[in-house]
Amino acid sequence: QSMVALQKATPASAYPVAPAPGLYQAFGEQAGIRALMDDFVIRLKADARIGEQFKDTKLDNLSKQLTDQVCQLAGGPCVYKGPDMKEAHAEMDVTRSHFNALVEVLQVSMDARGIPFTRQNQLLALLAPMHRDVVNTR
Ligand code: HEM
Repeated sequence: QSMVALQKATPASAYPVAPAPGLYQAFGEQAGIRALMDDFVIRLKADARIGEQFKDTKLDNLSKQLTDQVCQLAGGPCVYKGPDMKEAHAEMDVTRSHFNALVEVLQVSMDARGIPFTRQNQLLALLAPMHRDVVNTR
C-alpha cells in the first residue's frame, strides 16, 4: 500500500485497532449509541471543566458525528464522514486535562445507560489513541 493511500485512510480507520467482539451490540447498536451520545453532549456542555468549549456547538450535529464515529469504531456498519481528529480540534486549545475530563463525562454517560464496565473500557481503549491528534496544547 502506498503512502498516499495511507494518508487517505478514513478518519476512524486512522486508528487501526480492532474492536472487541460484540462491542457494537453491547452498546445497543446504532440507536443505543445515538442515545448515549445525545446524553453525552448534554453533559459535555454542562461540564464545569470543558463546557465552555461547546458553547456555540450544535449538539444535535455533534451527537450525530460522534454516533457515526463510535458506531464505526465499535465495528458497526456506519461510516464517519467528518473531519479527521486533528482538523476537528485545530481551531481550539485542547489540553490533556480537557481530554481526561471528556473521558470522565463519557464514563458518567455510559454508567447512566448501564453499559458494563468492561465494555466501557473496550470503547475507551479505541478512543485513547486519538489523544495524539486531539490534544494540541500543554
Ligand atoms: C477521544 C476524544 C474525542 C473525540 C473522539 C472527539 C470527536 C469529535 C468529533 C467527531 C467532532 C465533530 C467534528 C465535526 O463534525 O466537525 C468533534 C468536535 C469538537 N470537539 Fe471533540 N473529540 C474528542 C475530544 C475533545 C476534547 C477533549 C475537547 C475539548 C474539551 C473537544 C472539543 C470539541 C469541540 C468544541 C468540537 C466542535 C463542536 C462544534 O462543531 O462546535 N473534543 N469532536
